Amino acid sequence: MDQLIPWFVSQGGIVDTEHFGLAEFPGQGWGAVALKNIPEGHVLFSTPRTLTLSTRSCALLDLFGSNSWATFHLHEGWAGLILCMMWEESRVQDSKWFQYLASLPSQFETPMFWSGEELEELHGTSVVGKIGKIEAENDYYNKVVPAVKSRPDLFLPEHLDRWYTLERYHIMGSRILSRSFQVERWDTSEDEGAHPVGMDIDSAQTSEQVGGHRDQVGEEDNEDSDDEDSEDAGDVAMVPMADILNARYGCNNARLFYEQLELKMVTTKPIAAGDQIWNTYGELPNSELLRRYGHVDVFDLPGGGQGNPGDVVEVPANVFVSLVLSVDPKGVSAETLRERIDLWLEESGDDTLVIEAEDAEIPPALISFVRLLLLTPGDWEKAKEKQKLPKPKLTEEDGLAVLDVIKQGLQRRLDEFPSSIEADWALLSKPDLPPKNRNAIIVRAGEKRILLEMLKKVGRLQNSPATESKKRKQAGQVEPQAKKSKR
Ligand SMILES: C[S@@+](CC[C@H](N)C(=O)[O-])C[C@H]1O[C@@H](n2cnc3c(N)ncnc32)[C@H](O)[C@@H]1O
Repeated sequence: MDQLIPWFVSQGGIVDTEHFGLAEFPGQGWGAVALKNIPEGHVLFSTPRTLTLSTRSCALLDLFGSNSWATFHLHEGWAGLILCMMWEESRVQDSKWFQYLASLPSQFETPMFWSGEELEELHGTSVVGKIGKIEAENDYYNKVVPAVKSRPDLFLPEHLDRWYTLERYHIMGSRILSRSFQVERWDTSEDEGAHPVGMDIDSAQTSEQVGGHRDQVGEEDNEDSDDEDSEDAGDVAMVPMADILNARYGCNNARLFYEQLELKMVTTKPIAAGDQIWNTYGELPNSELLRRYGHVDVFDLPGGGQGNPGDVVEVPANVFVSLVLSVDPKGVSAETLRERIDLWLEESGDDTLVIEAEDAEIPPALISFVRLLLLTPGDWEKAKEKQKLPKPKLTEEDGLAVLDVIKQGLQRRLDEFPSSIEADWALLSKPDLPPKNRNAIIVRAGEKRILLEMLKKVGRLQNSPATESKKRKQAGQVEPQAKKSKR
């Protein structure tokens, strides 16, 4: 790591070494530290665009030829950038990025590298379906290996077992997943001179983390192929020095600003000498932090207990669909449900309902979706004609039924976890838990907590005086009259 700043400066990078330093932080690896008090708006370092490593800046694409590049599908997802990184690494000192690549980690705590037994601890969480190991391996065998074999002049046969192995492929993929940024081409049409387009790291790393930084959707994220298709793989870039910053929920005090020729890390708050300089990875839930970065954030929460305020739980829309089918097989046919789901996907585009830790109410999308599933045939015909989803409102007519389906759906989702939240808390109180195990338990307990909280909210609504009165009306009971006071 000693070599990183000298190498960076030798390649045209600028670092304010009076204020900005590198340090090791227990449990976080390397990070950035303020060497002196730093005011807000201070430029800590600037990385020339030419020093970012992407399929645009690496010479390999030109040498390989862009037509052949596309023939091997290297222009889609991360396979192309991974191949560039492998190739640059194989060039050792001849590569402009040699010192940089040597400074990057080769071991990761992410579930991609966990054993089957370790992964079992994540059962029920949304992490499991998103690891993308098989998709990554398919890309390696179907894109990278044939491309490498087609050009022995570029990928020397004696290098294959060292620099182009599946293991190196996963390492490069994980480096991209945990460190890359979304660096779009500079749009000269909007360039009015001195105004940079400021983008967070969170907006940087692709769409999930939106805009510029982390949320990569590529080899390792192949579950989201729509996003991958709509992205320009050339925008994904490794940004030396910017990727040394750690992140913690709510702590960010610096941010990357994009300019025509360089990317600048600028403080967004005053930072005291000795404090860590934090970027943001987009205030992600622990499930995503673990999947991409291999760590979790845990805080004391305002309502009691511990967790990450950015946590979410994902409930596949199918949970509610199968529930409606099983509860009322005669009322709604599978065929009309399919039509309703098509309308939902067209209008909202989401096959997963997301509940956030901080949701005080039932998420509007969840109400609208369940109402759609429960529409009477007549109301469904009208909705279909207008191509309109039901309003996210619990009404006199369908409120009770909607609450009931939501409650059962959330309970089904909760039942996917093999153990209770109380069992998780008991495990977490043990001091000697292995870190991966602890992180998995924190993720699953966070998801269970959100489901339990939402179930309580639904229960309260079902038992509210207004709902009780509706239940009586629906059961045909006479509403008790308010007594008139006698004088
Ligand atoms: C962008 S890199 C930051 C530099 C990294 N710490 C290093 O030593 O190279 C992201 C990685 O830093 C670590 N990291 C970042 N923020 C962290 C945090 N709040 N807690 C623990 N580890 C963290 C994780 O290993 C993550 O994958």
